[in-house]
Parts: sequence; C-alpha cells; structure tokens
Amino acid sequence: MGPPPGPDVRKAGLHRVFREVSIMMIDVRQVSHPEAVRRYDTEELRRHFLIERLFEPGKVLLTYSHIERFVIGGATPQSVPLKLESDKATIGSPNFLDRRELGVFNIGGPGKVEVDGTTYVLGHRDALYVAQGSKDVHFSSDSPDHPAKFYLLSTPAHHRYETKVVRIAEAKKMDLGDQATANKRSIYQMIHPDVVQSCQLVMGMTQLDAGNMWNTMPCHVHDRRSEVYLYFDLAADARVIHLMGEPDQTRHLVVADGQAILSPPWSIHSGVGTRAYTFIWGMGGDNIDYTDMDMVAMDQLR
Ligand SMILES: O=C(O)C(=O)C[C@H](O)C(=O)CO
Ligand SMILES: [Zn+2]
Repeated sequence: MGPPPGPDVRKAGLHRVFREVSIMMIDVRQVSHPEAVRRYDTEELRRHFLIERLFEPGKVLLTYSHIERFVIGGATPQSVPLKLESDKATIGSPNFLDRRELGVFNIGGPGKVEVDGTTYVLGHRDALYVAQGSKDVHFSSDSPDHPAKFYLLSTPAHHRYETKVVRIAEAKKMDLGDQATANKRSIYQMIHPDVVQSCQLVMGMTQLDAGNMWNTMPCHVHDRRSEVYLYFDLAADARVIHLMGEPDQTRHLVVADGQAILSPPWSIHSGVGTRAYTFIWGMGGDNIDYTDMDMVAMDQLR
C-alpha cells in the first residue's frame, strides 16, 4: 500500500509501531497483562488504553489493537473522498475487509460511504455495517464546511453477511437509569443480532439525558468480550473520567471529545462526565450476546 513506511519505533525497542502512509496512519497497540497495568503511571495508561487521535481533516487514522485484533479509526473526508486501504504489515490481506467486518458510525455532518460501487447515505448518527469480503470502501463528505466524521470499528470475520445501513430510528432502544443516580440514558443497539447480522461485531450508542453523567455504573466485566468506547458530543472544556482496571485495582483516564478507550476483557468500564455526553460502544469476542456481563458488586470496587 502506497509509499514506504515511516519510522518503525519497534526497532528502537518500544512497545508499539507507528507508521505513516500517505493520508492513512496506523498505530499498533500490544495487549497488557492486568498485573502489569497495576504499576502503570498516567502516561503509560494513556499510551496503552487511550486513543487520542481519530478525527483529523482529510485523514484516515487507524489504531490496530491486539485486543480482539480490533481496528479502531476515524475517517474525516474534506473535498476529496478517502479510501480505506489495507496495510501489509498489520492487516496482511490485499483488501482491508478480505478477512474483516466493519462498523461505521457518522458523528459529523452528512456524508456517504461507497462500498464496491454502491453508495450509502449516512446522516448524523446513522451507522453502516460493511460485510466481510467488500473490496473498495470510500468515505466522502457532502460539504467540506460541515464534514462527515466516520468512526470505524473492525473485527476479524470469516463469513459474509449483508452490508446494511442502520438509521438511529431503526435501532433497538433501551431506556435505563434514573435522574436520582445521574445515569438516565438511552442505549441504541444498532449492530446487534436483532437489527443486522454480523460475525462478532456488536455496536451501538448510549446517550445520556441532560444533567446525567454516569454510564455503566454499577459496572461489569465480560471476560468473553472486549469493548471499545468512543466518547463524543463533549464541549471543548468538558471531560469524561473513564474508569478502568480490575475491580479491586481501579484506575482512571481523562478523556476529551472524539477520543476512544480500549477496554480489555478483565477491565471494568464506566465513566462520569463533567456534563452529559454520548458514546459509541463496540464489542468483539466469543459471543454476540449484549447481556452477557458479570456484574461487579459495589463492595468489590477499590
Ligand atoms: O450505558 C451503558 O450502560 C452502556 O452503554 C453499557 C455498554 O453498552 C456495555 O458495557 C455493554 O457491555
Ligand atoms: Zn460492557
């Protein structure tokens, strides 16, 4: 794919590879053992679990995580469409989706995703499931003044289901929480077995009501699946304090708008904002059962 890669910091003995290839960049993250994470300082926690760069004008920014072999990314087309290219060193196959499936959520202005010559129109908060085996995927914005921002999450896949748009109105919606506990929110299950067929990818969006700040508290783990959280709809000076770690060894990450969190199977994942926010959760792993969670009792948290 494209010109020769840029500096490969793996050669310098560091834990990750960062390569720059034309308008597409891939950052590789290795997995961390929970016992090692107990000793991580803030900088190490952020380097392993926080994805800070996703949406930059005219770029496709990807992170390849060895947790579930997730690829997490952002495509922000301006006046020129952007192509989702494969990469020999990470994806390995000639086309990105030869052995993968992809979820795309538009969190920006109106735009289009073209898959093998078919155009799918995605408005704000619409999603697209892109089937394994698709060859050409291009992203475009209707207007560079109000560009689309496509959030991407991909997992390995070995069966081809149908590429399908899921509008937010077609999602399976659940209203949860309570104003008294500041966690009143709506969960929109969009790439979910009741809505669209996928191999292992399950995705959706959770929107907090105004004045509510907590997600996923009481919290859970699910050793059978890992999760990725993209936080958005945050003002420039607002933050989400994302809680992670083993239940009796919790840590936190301070997250800004448009940043994502890698949540390993052994980790809790919960967050509290300085104000209401929205996030896209996505999962891969041994099952596609959203309800398969091991709840953590409050007195287990440390
Ligand atoms: O607000 C919530 O609660 C969630 O969105 C929970 C996530 O979807 C989740 O953790 C699913 O495993
Ligand atoms: Zn979860």
